[in-house]
Amino acid sequence: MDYLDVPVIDFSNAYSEKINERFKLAEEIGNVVTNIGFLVLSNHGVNLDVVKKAQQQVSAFFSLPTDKKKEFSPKSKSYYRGYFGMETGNLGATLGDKEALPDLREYFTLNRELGPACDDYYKTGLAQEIFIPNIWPDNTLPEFKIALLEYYREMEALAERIMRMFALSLGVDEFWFSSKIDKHMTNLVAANYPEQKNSYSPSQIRAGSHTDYGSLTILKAENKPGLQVKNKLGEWKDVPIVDNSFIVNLGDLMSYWTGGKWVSNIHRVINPKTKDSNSDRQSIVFFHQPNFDAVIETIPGLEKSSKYPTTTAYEHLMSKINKMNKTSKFNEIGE
Ligand SMILES: O=C(O)CCC(=O)C(=O)O
Ligand SMILES: [Fe+2]
Repeated sequence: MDYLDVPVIDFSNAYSEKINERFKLAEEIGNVVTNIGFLVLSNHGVNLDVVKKAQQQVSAFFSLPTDKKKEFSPKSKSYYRGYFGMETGNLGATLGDKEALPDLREYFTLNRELGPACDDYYKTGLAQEIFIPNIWPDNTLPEFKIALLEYYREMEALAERIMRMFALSLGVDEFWFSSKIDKHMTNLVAANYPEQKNSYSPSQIRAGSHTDYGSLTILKAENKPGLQVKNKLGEWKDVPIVDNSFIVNLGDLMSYWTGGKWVSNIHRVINPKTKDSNSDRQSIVFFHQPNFDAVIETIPGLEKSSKYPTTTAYEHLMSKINKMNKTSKFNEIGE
């Protein structure tokens, strides 16, 4: 089937004990991601209470005065945690668009929380740079950390399940990806797109056209419009808004792993059509990333003529993050 719109996929069979039911679902998902790279997941098995609590905390955080939020910004540019203000990022620049303007959004990011008794893997030089402590607004919002970490754990489990479906669809062992994602370095980003009181140039939007960088992205957005994906005819399509669902899309690494067979598709968040006070929009995005040292090369048997160069998950992530953060507002953060 030729998907020109983003379909809703019932994920319940991912939890089936019958391999043929899992296979059938995997095949359907494979077909969708070959065509459009995006799907809306229903019956995903995630505890909706956890989602609601995380959304409430995110909303409370972004309601704080800007000066208060800035207290949770990193002190150094290389410390990728905590709060980043409006227009600090430029997603359009990550695809090399030199004209792209910074994104009309602010965000808060966190990564895995490592306990004190973690294994030696995390004690090497690079791991020490990656797995730095999160920044938490504990005194201001004592429930924030708990709610976001619970949400993070739900997303880890869902991402693992989706990766299993991906493996089945690609004809490799269901757990083929496990050794590549078991020490993942996923950033969770809570984003806020405030109500737009000013008019902006049509080319400055909430999130510029980009592809995601990791293995897959799980997005929980408010039920408000704005997210669009480019289909293979080059048309911008609104991603459907479906209650209690998640939006899932591939990142670049899934495309590299499949030799370009699967698409890490271009998407953006456009500005609201009205300036009413309900036009702000929040989303919580789980950018699933493999282990930092996972070598990303085409899975044997899937090579096409256009082979991607071998990279590592960390190398690709950093090249994208550096492009995204080349903005004057990001530069204001200390050295
Ligand atoms: O907030 C959204 O709906 C999507 C944002 C997005 O695409 C991203 O942060 O990569
Ligand atoms: Fe994205």
